[in-house]
Amino acid sequence: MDIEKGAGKIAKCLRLMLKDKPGHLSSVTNAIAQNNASVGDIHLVRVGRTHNTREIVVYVDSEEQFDELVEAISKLEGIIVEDLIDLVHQVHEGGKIATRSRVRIETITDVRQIYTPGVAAICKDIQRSPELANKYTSIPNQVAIVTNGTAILGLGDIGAVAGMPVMEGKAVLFDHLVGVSGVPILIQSHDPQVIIDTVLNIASTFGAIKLEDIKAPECFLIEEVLDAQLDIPVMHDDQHGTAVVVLAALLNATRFSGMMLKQATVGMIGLGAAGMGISKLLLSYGVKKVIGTDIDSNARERLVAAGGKEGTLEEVMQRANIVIATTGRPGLITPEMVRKGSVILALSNPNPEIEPELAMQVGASFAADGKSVNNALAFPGLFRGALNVRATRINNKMKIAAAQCIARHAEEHELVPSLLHPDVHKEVTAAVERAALESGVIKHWDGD
Ligand SMILES: NC(=O)C1=CN([C@@H]2O[C@H](COP(=O)(O)OP(=O)(O)OC[C@H]3O[C@@H](n4cnc5c(N)ncnc54)[C@H](O)[C@@H]3O)[C@@H](O)[C@H]2O)C=CC1
Ligand SMILES: CC(=O)C(=O)O
Ligand SMILES: [Mg+2]
Repeated sequence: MDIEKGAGKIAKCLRLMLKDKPGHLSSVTNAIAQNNASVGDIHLVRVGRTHNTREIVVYVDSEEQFDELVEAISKLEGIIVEDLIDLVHQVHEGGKIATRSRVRIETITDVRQIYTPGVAAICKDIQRSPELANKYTSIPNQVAIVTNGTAILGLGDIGAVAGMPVMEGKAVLFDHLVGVSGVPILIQSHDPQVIIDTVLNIASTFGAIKLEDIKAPECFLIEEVLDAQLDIPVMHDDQHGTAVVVLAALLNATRFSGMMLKQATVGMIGLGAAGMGISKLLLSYGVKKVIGTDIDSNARERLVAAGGKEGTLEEVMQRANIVIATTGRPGLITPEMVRKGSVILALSNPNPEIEPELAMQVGASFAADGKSVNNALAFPGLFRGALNVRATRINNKMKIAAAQCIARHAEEHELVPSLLHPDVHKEVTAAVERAALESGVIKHWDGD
């Protein structure tokens, strides 16, 4: 089901008993339309003598709107609301991922091959030639998804365990979109050195390390040290995955509005992990004017050190042609602040600094939020491509190649393609592989 395209953002499900007579289902869909909600999937779950039971998914903007809709439907003649199903909690029951075997076991001979005694021959091969781990184990297809829970989406420091559903979500996307096994690693520490040491000690299990939802400024040091010490790719998704998808969105936004990205004034609101990752990639792409604000003076200094300028929130909103917000503060951008014709990417999740519809109503030329301009468009292909060619790192050339590829897959007047675009992740993978090969960050590549 396509939540992005639904009128509302929240998917809800009602189980209804409807009299088996013409007109009852349409009275329900009418009530949904009258309450400004929209209809998703409809499943017939039970056929009775006088009544049928159907589960109907509806998209709403708020819990209040859903309550009003349920009340309206309960008053309809011939309809009984049997249950309200919470789809989000339902899909999380039991967790979203599991380790599954890639081999079948049918006989005891199979057991003796995959396990002892057969397996010992493989162990000894790898002991003699460690390189063979890439052929005979799952290591080169496994990516650690490492968090300490300090910046889970825009929810703040809620702890690593509370962040696990996000890490599992990233693992599901890895598997579904590019066949990578993502393994969540929860680290119970705020100390960068503990995180560095923990990752260094477990890194040999993985083909790459994806840091996730670790707050600034600790995330910068952690990534820098791990990148220097490990010969596998280490990438903090909130910095670089986000930067790639933002660059893709801006390549399209500026093309549609006849602006030159490199000449535009880009305003950054929030200079944490995401804000700094975006600023650095835009500066290295050639954007000349990046002006940024943050409530933390150290963060503003970081931008200046990287080649940007600092300003107040008001200055950023008045001067920038393009505004990118990554503060975790819903509603921070008020309608009065929006400059006519500007591009607004309000990227905080789960709720943006300004709703895109509102920004457009008050004069933005393009606006998007963090669920459509989302690093999930970038990280699968970045890691898949890097793993495929055994790149030792993910460099700017690979990131820019990924961004250009994502931008090309958007439909006319779309900033970025759908996350479920049938080709985008395959094509990003190929673009990243080419860029890695061209920039020589390959440990060993035998060409097949
Ligand atoms: N759409 C996407 O793909 C992504 C979205 N994000 C979103 O960006 C937000 C920030 O994430 P991170 O950068 O990882 O967190 P972070 O904690 O590293 O950075 C947040 C920054 O915002 C600043 N900030 C907070 N309130 C502010 C205000 N009122 N005005 C100016 N600056 C303010 C903080 O001082 C901090 O520097 C989150 O809501 C997250 O969901 C992050 C990564 C990807
Ligand atoms: C998308 C993402 O990584 C975040 O909001 O933190
Ligand atoms: Mg994140």
